Amino acid sequence: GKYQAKDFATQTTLLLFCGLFLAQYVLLTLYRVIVYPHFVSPMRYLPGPKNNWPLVGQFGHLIRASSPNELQIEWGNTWSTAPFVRYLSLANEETLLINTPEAHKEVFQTHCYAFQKPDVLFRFIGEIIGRGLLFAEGAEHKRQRRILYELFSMPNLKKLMPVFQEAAAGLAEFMDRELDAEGKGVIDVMECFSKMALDLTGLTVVGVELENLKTPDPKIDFLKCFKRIFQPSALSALISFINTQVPVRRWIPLEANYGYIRATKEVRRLLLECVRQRIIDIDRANEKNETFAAVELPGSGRDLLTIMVQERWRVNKMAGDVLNEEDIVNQLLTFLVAGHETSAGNSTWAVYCLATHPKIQATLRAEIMDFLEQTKGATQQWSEIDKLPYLNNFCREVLRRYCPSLATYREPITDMTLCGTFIPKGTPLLFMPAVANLSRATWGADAEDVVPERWDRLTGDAATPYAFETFGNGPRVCIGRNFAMMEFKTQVIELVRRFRFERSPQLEALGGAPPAMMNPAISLWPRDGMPVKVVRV
Ligand code: HEM
Repeated sequence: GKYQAKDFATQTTLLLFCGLFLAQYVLLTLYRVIVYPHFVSPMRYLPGPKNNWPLVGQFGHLIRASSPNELQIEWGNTWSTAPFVRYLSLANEETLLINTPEAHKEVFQTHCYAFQKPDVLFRFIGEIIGRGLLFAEGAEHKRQRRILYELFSMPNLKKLMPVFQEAAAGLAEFMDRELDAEGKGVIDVMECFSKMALDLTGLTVVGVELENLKTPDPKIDFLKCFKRIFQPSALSALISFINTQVPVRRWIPLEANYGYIRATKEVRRLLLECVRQRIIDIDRANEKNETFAAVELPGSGRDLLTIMVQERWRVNKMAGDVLNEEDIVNQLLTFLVAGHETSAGNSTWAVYCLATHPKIQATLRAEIMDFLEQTKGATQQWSEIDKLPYLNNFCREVLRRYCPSLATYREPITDMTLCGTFIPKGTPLLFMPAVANLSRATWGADAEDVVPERWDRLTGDAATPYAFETFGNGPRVCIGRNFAMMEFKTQVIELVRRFRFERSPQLEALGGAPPAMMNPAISLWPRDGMPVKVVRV
C-alpha cells in the first residue's frame, strides 16, 4: 500500500509537470504568434501589407501570386520611400523586405558582417554544398574570399574564354538539331537550355563532362545524383521544406529521403576523387616543370578546378593559407549550383526578350554581325566583346528585368538601427534583387519594360550601384559575376548569329503580357516553359 501511494504521487507529479510544460509551451507560442507581432514588437508600426491570413500572415498570398516576386515588387512600389517593408510570414514571423537603394547599401555594404544567413537557408542547400563561400560567415568568409579572389581575376577568366565559346557553339548546335528540314521550328528554349546548362557549367567549373563522372556501380553517376538533389520528386521537396523548419532529415525513414542522402554523399565523393586526381596531376606537372598539355589534364587545364589547384600549389609553396581538398569540393559544388540554374535562366529570358522585341533583336544582330565581320577569321577576344555597347546594354537589361536569382535572407547578429529603423537581433530580412531592379521610384514609370538604351542615361538613384541588385553588392557580391557575364555574352552572340527568334503562337496568345511564372520556385522560371519560334539565319 505504501508503494502504491508513492507510485501514485510520482505519476501525479509527472503528469502535473507535463501538463504545466505543455501549457507553458502553448502560452508562449500564443504570445509569440499572436500577441508579440500585433501588440508588442517594436517593428509593428512599420509600413507593409496588413491583409493577413490567420497564423500564416502573407504566406497564403505569396504562394498564390502569379510570380514568386510579384507581391514583394508591388509592396516595394507601394511603400517606395520605406527602407524596409514589414510583413508577416509563417507563424506570423515578422520579416523585413529590404527596399530602398539606401537600405540595400546599409545591409550589403556598410554593415555586411553584422548580418548572417539564417540556419533555414543552410538547411535548405548548405547541407549539400557545405560551407563554401556562399555559406561561410565572418572571418572565415573573409579568408575564403581572399583565397578565391585570384581565381576569378580577369586574367584567369580569360583563360576560360575558349571553353565558353565552345560551350556556346555546343548549345547552338543542340538547338539547331531541333529544327525541321527548312531550318524552322517552335522550341521550348527553357527545356533546351536547362538540359545543356549543367553539362556546360561542368566543363568550365570542373573541366570534365559531368556525365563521365561515374562509379564502378553503373547505377550511380554524378548527373543522376545531382538531378536527384536539385530536381527532386514532390515528396523529396516536401521533406526538404520541412527540414528547413525543423531539422528532421536524419530521422525520416522513407526511401525518397534515403535516396536523397545517398545522392548527396555520392556527389561529394565523386568530386573529391576528381579533386585528388587533379592535385596529383598538377603537382606532377609542376615538379617536372611540364605544361598541362603534357600531363593531359581534362579540358586542357581551362577550368576553375585546375586554376584553384594550381593556386593552392603556388600558395602552398609559399607556406601561406590554403584550401584543403574538402574546401575545394565545397567551392566546386557552390559554383555548380550557383552557376547552372542562373545560366539557363539568363539565356531563356534573353531569347524571350529578343522574340518579343523585334527592334531590339535587329539592333543587336546588326552590332554582332558587324563585329563578326571585322574580326573575321581571328578568334574573338573578350576585351573586344566586352566593349560592344548594345550587347552590354541588352545583357544588363535582361539581367535587370528578369533576374534569375529570386531571394535570399539575412539576420542581424545584434540589435541594430538602420536607416532610422530599429531591427531586433535575428529578424529575417528578405533580399529580392527584383525589388530593387524593378522599383519605379528608382527606374521610372517604365521600370518593367525592356529598354536596353536606359543604360546609356542613368540618373539619380538608378546611377548608384544599389539600383541593380542582380549580383548583390558589397563584400558578398557575387564572385561569379564576371564569369556569368562572359558566359552570357558569348551565348547571346552565338545564338543571335545563328538564329532569328519570333513569337510562338503560345507567346502570341499572351498579347504582350509576361508569361506566368513558376511559384513557389528557387529561380525565376516561366511556369509553362518558353516556346519560341526559331529560324536558322
Ligand atoms: C547571372 C548569373 C548569376 C546571378 C544572377 C548570381 C547572383 C548572385 C547573388 C545575388 C549573390 C549574392 C547572394 C547574397 O548576398 O546572399 C551571389 C553570390 C555568389 N555567387 Fe552568384 N550569381 C550568378 C552566377 C554565378 C556564377 C556563375 C558563380 C560561380 C561560378 C557564382 C558564385 C557565387 C558565389 C560563390 C557567391 C557567394 C559570394 C559570397 O557570399 O561571398 N554566381 N550570386
